[in-house]
Parts: sequence; structure tokens; C-alpha cells
Amino acid sequence: MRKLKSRGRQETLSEEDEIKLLNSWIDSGKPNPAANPLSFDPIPHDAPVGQLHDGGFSPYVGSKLFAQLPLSDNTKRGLKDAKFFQLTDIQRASLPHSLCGRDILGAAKTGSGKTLAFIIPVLEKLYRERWLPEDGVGSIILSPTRDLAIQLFDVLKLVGKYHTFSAGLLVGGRKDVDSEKTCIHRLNILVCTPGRLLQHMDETPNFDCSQLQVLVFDEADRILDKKFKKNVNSIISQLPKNRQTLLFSATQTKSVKDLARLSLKEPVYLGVHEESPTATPERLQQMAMEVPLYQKLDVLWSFIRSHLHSRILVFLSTCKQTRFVFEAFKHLRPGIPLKCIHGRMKLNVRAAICEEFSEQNSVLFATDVASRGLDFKKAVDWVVQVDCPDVDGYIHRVGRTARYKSHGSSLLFLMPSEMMMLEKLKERKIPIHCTKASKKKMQSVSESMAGLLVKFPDLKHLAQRAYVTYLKSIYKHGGKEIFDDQNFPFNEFAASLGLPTTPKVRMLDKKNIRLLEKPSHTTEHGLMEVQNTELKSLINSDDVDGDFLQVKDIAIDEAQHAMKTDNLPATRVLKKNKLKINLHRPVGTRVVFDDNGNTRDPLATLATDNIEDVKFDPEAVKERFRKMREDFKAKDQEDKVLHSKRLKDKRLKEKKKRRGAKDEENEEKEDDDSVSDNEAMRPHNKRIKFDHDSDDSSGDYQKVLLKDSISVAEQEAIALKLLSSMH
Ligand SMILES: Nc1ncnc2c1ncn2[C@@H]1O[C@H](COP(=O)(O)OP(=O)(O)OP(=O)(O)O)[C@@H](O)[C@H]1O
Repeated sequence: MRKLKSRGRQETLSEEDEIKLLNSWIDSGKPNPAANPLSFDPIPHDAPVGQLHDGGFSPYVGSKLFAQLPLSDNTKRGLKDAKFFQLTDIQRASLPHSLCGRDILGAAKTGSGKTLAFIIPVLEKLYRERWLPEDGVGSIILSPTRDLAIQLFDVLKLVGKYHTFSAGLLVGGRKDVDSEKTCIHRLNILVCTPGRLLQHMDETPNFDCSQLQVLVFDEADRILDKKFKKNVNSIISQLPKNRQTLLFSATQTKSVKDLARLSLKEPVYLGVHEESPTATPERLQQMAMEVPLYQKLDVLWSFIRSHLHSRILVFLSTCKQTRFVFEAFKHLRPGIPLKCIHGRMKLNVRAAICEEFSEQNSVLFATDVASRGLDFKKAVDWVVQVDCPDVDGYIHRVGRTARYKSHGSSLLFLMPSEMMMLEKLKERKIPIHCTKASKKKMQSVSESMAGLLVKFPDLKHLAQRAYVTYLKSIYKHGGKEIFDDQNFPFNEFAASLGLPTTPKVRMLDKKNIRLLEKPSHTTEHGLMEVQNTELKSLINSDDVDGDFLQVKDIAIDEAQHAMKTDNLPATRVLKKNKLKINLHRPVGTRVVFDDNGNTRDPLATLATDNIEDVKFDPEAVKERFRKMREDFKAKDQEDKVLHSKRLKDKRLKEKKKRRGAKDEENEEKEDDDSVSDNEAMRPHNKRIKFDHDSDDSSGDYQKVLLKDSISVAEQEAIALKLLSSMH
């Protein structure tokens, strides 16, 4: 039984009654008696959630059912179809504010329903503004990953299915940019990743966001961090300031520096679980285990072998590691289906794999591409973290289990040098218990791995790359205390992957290049081979998860330098980094083009046109290009402003025209309706109209009219005549 507050009295309703009440409101097609979808009394910013403010009546603060909220029927029906009836904590706390148009900074545990907390206000805002497809972009929902964007788009389609807005999913990795360009101006709600949105802002001429009403950042702290900083700043600079901004995350940023660039207006901070004793879901059981690096695969294998009837999500830190462990374990056949997703896979393949993972008990090896926001259809039983992330990363990874009302467990492997992570987790109110692997159940796989690597050379290559990328990732992210290269067990780790020799790794950072660990075999050929493999893998890498993008340039410089000095075999250089040098033309010679755009021989040009050979001044050229770029940018900006103004005017005109037409139509309809109220009038009016307007006065209709117009006296006279003739 629960108590429901309503006008001046308290009703006690059972859960069943609440649902009945909800259904009756929805089915009756009438608005919720406690709500008017088109008007809102603003709630004071400091109104405590769950209480009436100012002693007065507020129908939605503290609402427990969606039916009690002042939502449009379209949204309510969408929610009902999706079987969303009761509000979660974050929905209950945020919707009353977001529906009033306030900016929100929402923080709530993973799996607590933050998605609906921003999808509903987006739909309602556009509904109340009577947004039409021709009005263009009314709302943008930004997601840090493509996979999460797809999921958000699905929820939007589910809940918004009775609305008439057009919505689009704009994410990288999809090749249909051109078809997006042709229809983007007709989309009202965009769910996108920052990169693709910016691409359209820069490249699509008729893409106009000047009317934007609501901007949403899901996983806001991630989108606002340095990886997306440039893109997000550019996006924000092109959006109108007069908009509503909603930010949600399980690890919300409160950094003034991060938020300042968003121009928020008196944002309401809602940390609904701040008073909770734990920062992670209460139904989540969390364990940590001390595992030396070289035993990680043995422990992971043994864990999988003893949980064959579970759905297990295993996080590793780089794409190569993920691929290697997946491929190697697949050959070893643990007795449960294995799958893997990482950033280098195609988007649709990743989506299909996630779908499959939801359908059957299996193990999914994943990089952090799956760590934020993903909501697998069926509950994940275990989240295993083979490599230790930072605390925020930990919260999001374990958040893939124990979602909404389900239970789940997690296991974190910590190397002896990482044990202080336990303290950091406890400081952030994350209850985690230490555990040990059962010796009886431990099985070693390194020997089998070594056999596999001999049999499958590709796998050996993958193992070497996994080794290199892992070391680089902990070197870059782990900090000195974790990565102590003097005592690091390089050889044992390589052996645990089944590698016969320890690859030599050059740690590259901006300042210095260090060689770590003497290789266990020293033939020059062997050494070269590994170095070159490593360079190649770095240069070719678009390994988003491995985070080696910064290293790329150095690696290329090195490769080029090495080619010059040491005569090392050539290493592939990225196309875009190749210097385009025209060998036939001396450097510093002016290039002259003829009217058709063809280059002319410089000497011939000198002879015929008497043009002086201009000395090449790189600084001057740079300066000229810089100026040209600035001019272009300014011009481009001007054009954009002009274009969006034109579009806006056009839209307003069309809207006015449409509304005018609609009003006329309504007036006509009203006229008609008022006429139809007086049934006797309609045929009469019509007839008169017909009679007077018609040229053809001899028609049937006229005859009927004539018949009708015989007077009573005439009728009597005719009747009398008939009677007398009968007698
Ligand atoms: N009001 C509700 N009633 C029933 N189920 C709900 C409700 N709100 C959300 N859910 C369900 O709870 C699950 C988690 O929701 P959601 O993905 O929005 O969580 P989240 O807080 O965004 O998680 P994360 O922080 O991991 O992104 C989903 O399966 C969703 O369908």
C-alpha cells in the first residue's frame, strides 16, 4: 500500500489501484485531472522533491506514476506501451524541473533510468511548442559512443511513437552521410555523437540549429572531458544560447570549468543518490582479487570454466588484448559461447553481437566501448575487470550489471602494485570485498597458449601486439606507482600469453624514448622484427580504446628517421602524412597555371611571360595561408548566419501562412458546425444557394423546389378538384 497526495486530502491506493487509475486516465483520452499539459506553474528551485511547496498544491512534485505528471497523451501512451508506469528516483526528482524548462545537472546511479529523465522533457517541450517537421532541429541528444546513441534512439522511438516528430540517428561509422545531408533539415530530434554532428554543422549547407530548444548530454562528464573538448566547444558555439540544457551521468561533473562553456542558466543540481551509503547499485555484489599480471589469464580462464551458465561481461583495456584473449580462448573451447566487441569493429557488427549476448548465456570480451550507458536486454550476471580502470571507469563498467531492479556481481583483478585502488574505491563509497581464487578450481592455460601460438602464427602476432599495447596503456594511464619498470614482470607476462620470447617495447612519450627490459633473445633479426611490428601497429592503429593516437606522430617520425639512418626496412607511412614533393620542379619555383588549370613549365613561363623567379619564403606563405583561412572562416560564418536567417524567415512565413490557413479552415469549420447545429437551416440554405447560383433552372433540383413551393390554399383546391372528379 502506498500513500498518494492529492488536492487537500490523502488517498491510500494499492499498487493495483494506481495502475488502474493510470490506465483509466490514458484510456479515457482525457488529460490527467491533476495536470494540464500545456501550462505549468513553476516550482521553486529549492522545492524539496516529494513534498508540496509553499504549502500549496503541486500536482507533480513527488509524483510516483507517470500518469500523475502533466504529460501529453502521446507520451503517456508511449510510456504505457513500453510498460513504464512508476517513476524512478531520478525521474521523480528531475521531471518536475525539466518539464518547467530548467537546466538540469542530474546524477544518479547506473541503471537508474536517466534516459527517460531526458527523453520525456525533450518530447514534451516540442509537443508544447507545437513543433512541426518544417521547424527543423528542436532538440539534440549527444552521446559519447555510437553504441549508446543507437540505444538512446531506440528508447526515443519507443516512448515517442505516438508523436509526429521526425527523429534521426547521426553517428560516425555509417557511410550514408550524403543521404543524411539531404534530409537532416527536416529532422526535429537528433541523437548523435559529437563528431558526426560537427561534421554536418561544417559541411551541410541547409543544416540549421538556430531554433534549438533542448540540448541533452548523456554521460555528460565523458562528453565534457578533454577527448571531446574541441568538438563540443565548436558545437556549442554554433547553438543558440537561449535553450534548455540537460546533463546526466552516474559520475556527474560539477567542475565549474567544464560547465562554464555551456552557458547554463541557474542549473538545478540533482544528486538523487548522494545520501545513499553506496555510489553503486545496492543489489550489486562487488569483489576484488589480487592477481599477478602473469596469472590473469589463468584466473580468467578458471573463472569462466566455473561459471558456464552465466552471462559474463569481461573488460580489458585495449582492442588488441580483447581480440587476443577472445581468439585464444575460442581455440581452447571453454564450454560457453564467446563473443567480443571493440572499437575497431563495424557498428552494425557490434550491435548484432550485443543483441546475441543478450539472448544466450555467453562471455563477452569488451573494451571500454561497452562501459558506459549500455543496457543489455537480459540482465548481465557478472562483470569481470581484468585490467584496473580509474574510479569513474569502474563505476560505469560495473554498472552494466544490477540495473534497474535486477541483481548482479562484479570481480576486479588487481595486480599487487594496484592494491591501493581499494582505498580509492572505498573513499568513493564503493563497498568492495577482497576474495581469493579457489586453488582447487585453478587451471593454467599458458602452456596451451604456447602450443596455440606455434600452430597459429597470426595468433602469435596478435599476442605480441596485445603485450605491447597493454604495457603502453598501463605506462600511460597507470601512474608511476603501478608501473615500476624496474620490477615489472615482463618475461612472466609474455610467457603467460604463450610468447616464446619477450618482445622489446619502446615506451614513447613526448619527452623521451625509453627501452624497457632487455629482450630475452638478442639476434639482430629478431629484435628488428619486433620493433618493426610495433611501429607498424602504432602507425596503422586507429585503436580508440588503446588511446595511442598521440603516439602516432612520434612513431612516424621515428620510422622515417630510422629509415634514413639505420637503413631499417621501410615502414608504411600514413597517406595523409606523406610529403607531396614534385621531383621535376626545383623547390622554391613558382607554379603557374594556365586558363584551363594546367601547370605550365616554369622555364617556359619565364621565357614567355617574363615573370621573375620568386624566392620561396615559407613564413610568408604560411602567413598568407593563415590570413586566407581566417578570411574564409569569417566569410563562411557570415554566409551561415545569413543563410540561417533566410531559413528562419522562410519558416516563419510558412508557419504563419499555415496557421492562417488552419485558422480559416477552423473558422469555416466552426461556421459549418454552427450551421449543422440548426439542422433545418442547412437544406434550405443549400437549396437557395443552388437555385440562385445555378444557370440550369430547368434541372431536377429546381423541380423539387417548385413542388415544395405550392401553397396550402393551392393544395386544398387541387384536393377538392380531385374529390369532385371522383364523385
Ligand atoms: N520508470 C521505469 N520503469 C521501469 N523500468 C525503467 C524505468 N526507467 C528506466 N527503466 C529501465 O531501467 C533500465 C536502466 O535505465 P537507463 O538505461 O535509463 O539507466 P541509466 O541511469 O541511464 O544507466 P547508465 O548510467 O548506465 O547509463 C532500462 O532497462 C530501462 O528500461
